[in-house]
Amino acid sequence: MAYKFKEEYNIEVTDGLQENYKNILEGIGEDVQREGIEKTPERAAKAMQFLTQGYKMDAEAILKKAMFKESYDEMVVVKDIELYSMCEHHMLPFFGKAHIAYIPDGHIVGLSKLPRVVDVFARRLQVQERLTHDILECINKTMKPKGVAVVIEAVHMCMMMRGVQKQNSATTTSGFRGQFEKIETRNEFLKLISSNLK
Ligand SMILES: Nc1nc2c(ncn2[C@@H]2O[C@H](COP(=O)(O)OP(=O)(O)OP(=O)(O)O)[C@@H](O)[C@H]2O)c(=O)[nH]1
Ligand SMILES: [Zn+2]
Repeated sequence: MAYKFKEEYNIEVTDGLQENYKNILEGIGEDVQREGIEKTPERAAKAMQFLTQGYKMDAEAILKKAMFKESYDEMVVVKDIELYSMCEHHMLPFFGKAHIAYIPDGHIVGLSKLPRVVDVFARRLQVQERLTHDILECINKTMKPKGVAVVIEAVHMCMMMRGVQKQNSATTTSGFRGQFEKIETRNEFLKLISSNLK
């Protein structure tokens, strides 16, 4: 399985999606022959493949590629990791920030790998709760740290542009394993990222 995001497209998938996007454009009353729209089915087909390529990626392999033996056993926090995903109910974007912490148990991981793991699970159709859980469990299972914590704050376009039309509500989800299940450790982490939380 791949571990790098690429601007590469499968011709058959592009062809299939393109036909469907053409139908969507016709369905909303667009003229699929007009200049600005002519190439839109192909553009949209490629964009959709890019935004969902996380399905084909292996988050565990990404972490394993850069795990190093180290005796450091204090909390490591990577905060403000921007994320872009799409809700599985409306296929509209939700986006925001992820904050991740772990307490190593013999191994640390290359810092860039944590945002990469976020992207693998974000670049597919998701709900914010499962995205949080996927990231948490992947780190827990692969690194077997003494503890891991994930907080995600996001806004959902399906709640802003349509539906309930609320422009100022944000959703926070979180998950804690191991030492972060202890209130003091959890609070230390939440304090470290609190400048971001509303
Ligand atoms: N829990 C959760 N819900 C989400 C997420 N993204 C979108 N939703 C919600 O999914 C729900 C789908 O509800 P439905 O009643 O089936 O769909 P709908 O008629 O389009 O709902 P409205 O958005 O209320 O108009 C909505 O309440 C959305 O706000 C998410 O990441 N997590
Ligand atoms: Zn939605």
